[in-house]
Amino acid sequence: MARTPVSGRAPRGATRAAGEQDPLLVIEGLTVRYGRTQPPAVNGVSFSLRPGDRVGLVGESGSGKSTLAAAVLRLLPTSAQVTGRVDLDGHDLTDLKPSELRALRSTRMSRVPQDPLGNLNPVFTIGRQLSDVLSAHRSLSRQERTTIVEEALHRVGIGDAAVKRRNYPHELSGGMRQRVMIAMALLNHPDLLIADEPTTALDVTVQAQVVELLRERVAEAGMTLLLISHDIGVVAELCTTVMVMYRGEIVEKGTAAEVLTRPTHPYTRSLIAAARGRVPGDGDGPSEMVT
Ligand SMILES: Nc1ncnc2c1ncn2[C@@H]1O[C@H](COP(=O)(O)OP(=O)(O)OP(=O)(O)O)[C@@H](O)[C@H]1O
Repeated sequence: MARTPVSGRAPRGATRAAGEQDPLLVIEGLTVRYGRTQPPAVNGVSFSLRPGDRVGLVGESGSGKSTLAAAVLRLLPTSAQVTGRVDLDGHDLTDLKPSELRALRSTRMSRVPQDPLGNLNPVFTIGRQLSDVLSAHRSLSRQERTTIVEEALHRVGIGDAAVKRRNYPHELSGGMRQRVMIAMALLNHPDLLIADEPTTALDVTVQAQVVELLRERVAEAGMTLLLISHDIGVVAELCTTVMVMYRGEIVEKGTAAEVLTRPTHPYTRSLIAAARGRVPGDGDGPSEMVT
């Protein structure tokens, strides 16, 4: 894939190559501000994802990755000021009513959060919570829901699902809880999965298992993946395309192989050097960044 210009809007009316699919997600000129006096957390970002794309969004802490994800999912605090467009399959998400948005969540787009414990309800069993996600979108009998929940747990590597579904979140390990979140995110077969630092809170040994699970499930379902991570290794495992975010802007985009082996932006070079555990050399450092 040719390197894409990273700031500004995608060219309109660009000729589409034969057989190329319509984009699933189109983001145009997205800007998010948390306060009038602060610089925008996301600043005029434009990109699109086609069905089946697996894109990793990397960047240092505070670069705006989670804000971008929350803007797509419409999970920003009401105080955030949002301009620009976020279209999912032709629906402008910034314009939807809460009921329309609820209908899209889980069935069209879904998320795997960083912190499963904070996203599960401590007073309900995991089976009940998975079942509730099903019944919010589909009319199923209790038995049908139980069967689907047990299959979903089984598919994310939770054995003995008939017993485990009766567990409360605190009775599971961190890795198990993240498996439950993945099962929940995939339950209604969304087209777009947004995973925001899905392995950051896990032990290193468990991280590899969860990355492998995500890789398998995303490939099996042919889903579009937007993976947010500060971990370039995780992105390289799961994604074909990498976008690099710096101070609210996408400063570099290309295939994972290109960006990781021949980064062009000084910030990307320093990010890769940091991931390799060395101090960036001359020409890599933030002091030379062009923003
Ligand atoms: N709810 C909020 N209210 C005010 N400012 C916020 C809020 N959430 C994020 N910010 C600010 O927006 C900027 C971008 O934050 P964001 O969390 O999107 O970055 P990030 O790249 O995801 O960082 P991290 O990897 O640490 O999660 C930061 O300056 C942050 O302080």
